Amino acid sequence: MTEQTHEFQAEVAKLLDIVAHSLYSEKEIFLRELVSNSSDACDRLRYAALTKPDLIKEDPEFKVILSVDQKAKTLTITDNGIGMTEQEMIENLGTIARSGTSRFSEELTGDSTKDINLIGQFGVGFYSSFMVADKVTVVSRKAGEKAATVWSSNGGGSFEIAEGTREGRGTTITLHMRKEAKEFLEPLRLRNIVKTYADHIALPVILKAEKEGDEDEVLNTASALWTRQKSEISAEQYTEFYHHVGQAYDSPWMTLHSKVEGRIEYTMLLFIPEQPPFDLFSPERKSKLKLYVKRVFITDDCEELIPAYLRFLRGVVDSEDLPLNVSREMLQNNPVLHKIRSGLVKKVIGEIEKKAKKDPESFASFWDNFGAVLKEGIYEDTDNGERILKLAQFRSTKADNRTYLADYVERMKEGQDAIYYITGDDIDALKSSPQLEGFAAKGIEVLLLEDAVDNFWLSRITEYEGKSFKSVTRGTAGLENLADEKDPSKEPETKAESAEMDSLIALFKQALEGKVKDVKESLRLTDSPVCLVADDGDMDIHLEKVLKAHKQFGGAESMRILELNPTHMLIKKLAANAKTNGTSEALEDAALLLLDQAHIVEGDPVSDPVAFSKRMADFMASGISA
Ligand SMILES: Nc1ncnc2c1ncn2[C@@H]1O[C@H](COP(=O)(O)OP(=O)(O)OP(=O)(O)O)[C@@H](O)[C@H]1O
Repeated sequence: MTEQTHEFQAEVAKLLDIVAHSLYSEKEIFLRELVSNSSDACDRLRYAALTKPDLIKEDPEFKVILSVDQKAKTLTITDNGIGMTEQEMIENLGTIARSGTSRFSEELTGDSTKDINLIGQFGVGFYSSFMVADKVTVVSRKAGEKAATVWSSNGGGSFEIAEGTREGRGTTITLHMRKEAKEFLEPLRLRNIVKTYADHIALPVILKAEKEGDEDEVLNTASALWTRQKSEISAEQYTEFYHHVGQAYDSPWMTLHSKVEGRIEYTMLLFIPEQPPFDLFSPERKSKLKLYVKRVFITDDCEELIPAYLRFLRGVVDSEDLPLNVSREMLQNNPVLHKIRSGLVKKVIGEIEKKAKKDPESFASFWDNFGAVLKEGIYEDTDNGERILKLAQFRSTKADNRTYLADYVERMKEGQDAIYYITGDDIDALKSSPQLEGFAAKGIEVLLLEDAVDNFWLSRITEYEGKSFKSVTRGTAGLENLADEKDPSKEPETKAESAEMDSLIALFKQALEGKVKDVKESLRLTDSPVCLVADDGDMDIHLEKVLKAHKQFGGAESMRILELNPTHMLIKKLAANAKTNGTSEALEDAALLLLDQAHIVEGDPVSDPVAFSKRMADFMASGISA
């Protein structure tokens, strides 16, 4: 094979440009990234060798070797991990393989300060080499294969691929250091960087002696961090490990390191991030927790290890009881794993509960980030759902900050026997929903539930501490049993006479036949003329919308009830007119217009915008005398 030139994927070219020209601070992280990749490559081969021991027979000790050539001004990082085939090199070192690539690309602004921040969130991985090197050569040979491939690039728009030779499996990365990065050729500097960023790596990182006859030096502790005593691990070491294992760049919000002994033995070192990962809400709901068996990495894609609603956790679980030759398939329905999972969930929820008590402010920021995910557990986890519900904080019409249900219940008014809520996806729209007016008038607090997931848990959980949940947009809402809060400065509203309202309702029903389920006098409106509500047995308005948006709604659309506010000036006039004159085109138009208005307030599109505009214009014209 002769040398071939390949173009970098567009995102990579942009990234490299920023990496090479703007990323001035913290250049040293390039070594963390490369050693981390080497460690991952060794982990992957160790796993593959469980079923194919021949792969590592000739060279069973995994290691990373750093060597410096002062004359050539190169730093070389060599590992005996799994290696890459030619095709894998083209894919892995020419594209950004991670799932957020398209988002990454969309969010690059061209403004270097902003872009550096963004890169901080995504990580630069291998490409960080170009922060310190103006030429990078990678020679790799996949375990079990003879051929080796050379990849090289100067960080411009392209890279070269050629055939190469390599003794044994693994990957060797040679960095031709830029002049201003020559500090990274000094042993002292390298020693410090490895100690800071790679001490927790479970395999030795060795600095090759420069002079013949001198001893090579192991730079790190080289034992898996989670196997060490808590007292021997510093906060910085935990954070570094979190960066490595979680592919994250923030600090952990919570670190949970615990060894479980007894009939089943396992160690977990878990982290809850401070910042939400960018793919938190991607539909796969995948967890990234790493499963190890007796220090051997097995997988980071194990659905059985943690429930999806804890997918924001990062870290490792290392089991003593699973067989080493466990295949990923065997992990399904595995009783040991099942016990680990249930222990882990209880521990994590327990720790979050403690933190919520001890540091409410910090808990509030956690809830901001992950509450919407954790709430999935309320309906998915029959064992722990109730505990999560107790931890849950919601916005409400009364509390400035989010409120616990327990506090809501404490504030409930005399005679109030339900927990009222309204669901939607925009908090401002929720706050101004007409359906809340009657509740405000009676001083009743309503929870404003803004996450799609709220609709789902509410379809399964019907009460909290004996108080049922009640949607303010469905049924009668029970307002008739609750007294108004009297405002002495306000005259009581006059209502349309009931005979007039009866006539108006009868006319509206006729005009809106087939468009609404019913027309009723409203108890819940004080300011708006009309609103839509769902009938008692029907699906809540917002839930139906959410299901439709997720294409999970197959049934016929439920028809809604149109409620009329008998104290509103317009309704009073229409009612008087209906009683005196009976049906008329103007009243029919009013009915249709008011229905459209009610839909608009719900955020629905107007079903026939042309007819709507025409009616609106006619109506306005008739109201204005020349
Ligand atoms: N030393 C290595 N041995 C084998 N494969 C490697 C090595 N270094 C990189 N790779 C491959 O190249 C891919 C891309 O590496 P890169 O560092 O850019 O991203 P990453 O490791 O997937 O993510 P991140 O670095 O952000 O944690 C890796 O996922 C891996 O498949």
